[in-house]
Amino acid sequence: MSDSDKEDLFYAPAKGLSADAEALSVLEGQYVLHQTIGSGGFAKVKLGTHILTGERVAIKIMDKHQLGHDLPRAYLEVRALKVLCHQHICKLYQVIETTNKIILILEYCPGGELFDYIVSKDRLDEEEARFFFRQIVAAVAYIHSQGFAHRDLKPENMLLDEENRVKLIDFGLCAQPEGGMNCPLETCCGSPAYAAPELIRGSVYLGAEADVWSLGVLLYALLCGFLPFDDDHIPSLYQKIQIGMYEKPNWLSPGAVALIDSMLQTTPIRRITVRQLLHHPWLRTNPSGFLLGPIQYESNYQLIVLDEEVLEEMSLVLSMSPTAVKEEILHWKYDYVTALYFMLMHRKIHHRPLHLRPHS
Ligand SMILES: O=C(Nc1ccc2c(c1)CNCC2)c1ccc(F)cc1
Repeated sequence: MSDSDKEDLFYAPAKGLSADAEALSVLEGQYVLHQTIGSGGFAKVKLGTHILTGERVAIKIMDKHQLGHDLPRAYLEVRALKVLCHQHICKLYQVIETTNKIILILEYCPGGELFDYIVSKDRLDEEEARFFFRQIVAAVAYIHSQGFAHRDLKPENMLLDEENRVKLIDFGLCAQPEGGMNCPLETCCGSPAYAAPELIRGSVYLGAEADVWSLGVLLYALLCGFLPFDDDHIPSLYQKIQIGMYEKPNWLSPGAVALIDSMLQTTPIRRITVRQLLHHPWLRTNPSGFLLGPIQYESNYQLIVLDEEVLEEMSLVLSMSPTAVKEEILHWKYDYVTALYFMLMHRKIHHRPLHLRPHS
């Protein structure tokens, strides 16, 4: 890692340098940092390698001072990612916090953004769009079942792993209403082109219903390669969203149009729900026209019963008894022990060998 990167990563005013130097040492002791693979509003994402396992990771670095009044979003994302463990949600492995930085060690998604994939193919055919959209609906149904609404669903926030599986990221705008998912929200947030009419109107709205609208915009973008509502002039864009009229290109099948129409209903109560999406015929049709099963949205992760093979490997590497390792893991501190467990699980899920060199 170049000095400028080091500088960039941990430049801090005179005070607090030691705290950031400490973060650097924790990071550098466990991870090798490589090039920047993404930079959002208030975060920089670097490719990293976990030294112990050789696994690649995404290292999301947020500067607390640059975050300013957005700092709560970072804590909200951490809280959400600790609860949301799902095969279609980018996995949080470890959290490192210092005086000036919040650093998240996340699952690396080598396929990059779904957005770039659509652009590279101009638009997707129905079969491929269905392949991705079924996974996205599963992820959103799971998030809602855990009491969260994402509120910023768009192809830029959907990454692809090495098997082209979708991984949802960026829970900085998600909401977990105190009173549950039937409790109205007020904050207007997310990206304008994907925002539901009730959200941009400033009315109180239900997070789940607003997420379904965004899914409708997303499916349209997958199948068409452009947005249903678009305008460089934001007030005109909002007008178009409120009216809810959009082009229906001739390549869209009647089934796809019907599904998109059911999601892009400007009146929230007339909009299809995520539960109904799980059973929707267009999403259950396979290439030869047979009916697939309803979309399974439950998580494949087991957080109570730990994987014995991974436990075994960790007790060797950490020179601890399997019982002591199990005890340590079940605290889910999102420290290097949590990271090691999830990274070895990731290896196992992708059928790669677990063995590691003895702990040096
Ligand atoms: O893996 C990530 N991004 C990523 C990975 C690979 C590539 C890109 C981004 C973009 N260029 C193509 C290759 C990633 C993972 C988690 C996250 F919060 C943010 C980004």
